[in-house]
Amino acid sequence: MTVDLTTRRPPARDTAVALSGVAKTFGTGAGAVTALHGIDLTVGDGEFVCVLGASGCGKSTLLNLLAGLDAPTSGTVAVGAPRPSFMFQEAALMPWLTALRNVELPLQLAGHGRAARRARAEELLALVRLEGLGAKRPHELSGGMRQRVSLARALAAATGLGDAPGAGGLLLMDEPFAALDAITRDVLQGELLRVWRATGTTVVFVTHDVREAVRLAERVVLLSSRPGTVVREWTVPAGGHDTEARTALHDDITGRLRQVITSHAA
Ligand SMILES: Nc1ncnc2c1ncn2[C@@H]1O[C@H](COP(=O)(O)OP(=O)(O)OP(=O)(O)O)[C@@H](O)[C@H]1O
Repeated sequence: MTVDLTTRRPPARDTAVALSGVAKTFGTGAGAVTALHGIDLTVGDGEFVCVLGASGCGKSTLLNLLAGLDAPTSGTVAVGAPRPSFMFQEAALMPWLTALRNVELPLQLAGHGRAARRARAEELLALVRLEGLGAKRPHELSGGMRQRVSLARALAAATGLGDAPGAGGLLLMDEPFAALDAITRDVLQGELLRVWRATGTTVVFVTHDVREAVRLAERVVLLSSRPGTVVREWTVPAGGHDTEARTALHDDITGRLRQVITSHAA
């Protein structure tokens, strides 16, 4: 991957991600689309941030900039992790590989030896509660199980063998549970929180679901549409599922999101 050093540099210590004055415009002239404008956003090491917004507000564009898959038109993107990893709505597993080999793949591509990568892949499968299922191929697993494999693979990509100092890594998640049924989604949200706490990974999680954002995040960042810009941020009170404070926060964020959508539609 080619990285433009004028727009991408190491962030200050203890900061996993720092965006400053970031804008992204696709195309030129009359057909140009400004997807993001004036984005200032900092994510601390090990923090869990949800980016919330209506369809088309630039959430995926933002993740692509963080992953280094695209460069901003202006502003700076600073990402500390050497290899941020992605998790999408579809598990996108290699159908001909077993679950274990799917998790091993990023470690293999990173040049790790067979024994070490196998041990790490088994450890990560156990972390996502798929111990003993490593020999299954994707079509033999449920949708929820496939997303667990995908999570283990993303952790392998983000953290390598997990033995480097500060190897928590950066996980970029683009609506990873949106295609799952409500019960499986609820279970996997809980699992993600457990895995995040166990690994110290920094997570930037994109969603359009306020309830999901409030359940998962330590901080919620609301983006407006066209161009996407940060409207407001909220710190989520600690203390688990659906406490009074969280319910009030959910209502407040929903109100603001509605305003953003209505003003855009007007
Ligand atoms: N490669 C591209 N070329 C031209 N326009 C693009 C490109 N990628 C995104 N856009 C435009 O930029 C805007 C933001 O798109 P983006 O996919 O980032 O939004 P999103 O919030 O992730 O949407 P959704 O929730 O529907 O996935 C949209 O208007 C989209 O049409």
